[in-house]
Amino acid sequence: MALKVCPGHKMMGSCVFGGEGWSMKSSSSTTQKVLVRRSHGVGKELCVRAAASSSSWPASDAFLQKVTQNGAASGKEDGASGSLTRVQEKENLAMQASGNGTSAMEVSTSHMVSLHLPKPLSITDLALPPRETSDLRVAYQGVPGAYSEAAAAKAYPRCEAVPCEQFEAAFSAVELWLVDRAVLPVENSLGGSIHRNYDLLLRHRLHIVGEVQLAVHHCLMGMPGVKVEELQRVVSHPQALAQCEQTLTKLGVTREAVDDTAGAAQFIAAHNLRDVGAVASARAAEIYGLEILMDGIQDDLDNVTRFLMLAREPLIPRTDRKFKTSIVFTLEEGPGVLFKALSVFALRELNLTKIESRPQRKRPLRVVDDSNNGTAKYFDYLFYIDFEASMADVRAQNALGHLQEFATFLRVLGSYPMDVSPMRA
Ligand SMILES: O=C(O)C(=O)C[C@]1(C(=O)O)C=C[C@@H](O)C=C1
Repeated sequence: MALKVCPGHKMMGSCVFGGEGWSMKSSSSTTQKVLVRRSHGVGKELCVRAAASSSSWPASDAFLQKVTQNGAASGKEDGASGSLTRVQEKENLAMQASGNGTSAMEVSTSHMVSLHLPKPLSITDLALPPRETSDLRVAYQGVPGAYSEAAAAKAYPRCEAVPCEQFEAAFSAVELWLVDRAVLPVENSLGGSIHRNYDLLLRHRLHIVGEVQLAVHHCLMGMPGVKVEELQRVVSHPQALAQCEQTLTKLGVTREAVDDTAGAAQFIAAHNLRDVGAVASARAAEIYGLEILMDGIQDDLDNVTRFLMLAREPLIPRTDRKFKTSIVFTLEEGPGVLFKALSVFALRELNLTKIESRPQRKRPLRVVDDSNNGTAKYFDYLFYIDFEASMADVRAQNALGHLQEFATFLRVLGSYPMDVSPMRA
């Protein structure tokens, strides 16, 4: 199962891990709910609340405490379990400070205090080598076999890829320290931009720390022994369906959108659906035991999806390799304002690699009163721009300084190395 965001709780993640995990239990004698650690087996549940929202939790949720432990005893400092300990330390302090901690006292405060206080750093901790990418936990949307999983492996070859049900869950998993990075698709050469992720980039406070481009090679697959002519329906991610528009139209099948390509393959296999096909990767066919009926069915052989890597901290920008910088800004209404905004890059010979505009969801319309011509209502936009330079480059700094003179809002989403590796699936 994948990470998912629990409805109704801001900044809350509930997830199930394949490895070690936590599960929630209710004590029969009291109303206490506790998180208990389980070390092996399937279906381990983990509920985490961010310290920021602890004061507004429902009373029963305030009982949530981790009482078995301690975190160090599990031997795992990094990754989900170590991070959980940190989140809950904050949580405990916040609860005690806000007076919500009364119920937590029922879970033996003295025991908790000794277990939740951070361990002071020693000289040996400081001598530890820097973390290797093999330690990294990387969230992606979908299930194993999804293209996003392949993008995570391309970005961080020895990482542990963590499946998430929604994009939102991948963002939250990084924010809550359950994982170290998220990898998200932002645009495809056939289907265009994945708007949802542009909106989420703005809503969350994560930083873009890298990009990868992945050649996306789609297969049509079905249950073993099924023939293409027997398919009535084809299910897949909407982007994948759009990328195979021509083939699917020729087949004359009904299309149905699901959350991810590999999830479509998994669904067919789980329900033994013999009249349904999936558009997904060859790896998904292998994982879920489906047969490839058609190979390379995307409309264009050079079908490429660009993914971004997100982290809690920004990268320190450098100038010794090719960098890109992504920004988002808003402008006043008026003739030529976008032209003026773009000129700050042109004047400094900065190459733009992407421009995207998105409506401002919170304030979609701008009302302009002109006494001569009446009242006009304009759509208000956010502009997302990528340009080829590092924020360590003085031209980039000057361009953004210049843009800031007339932009009504400006945020740097990240300055990161460009993907210059050869394309591979
Ligand atoms: O469904 C998947 O396998 C994904 O990784 C998502 C996704 C997307 O959102 O664009 C990624 C790459 C392909 O373009 C098709 C689908």
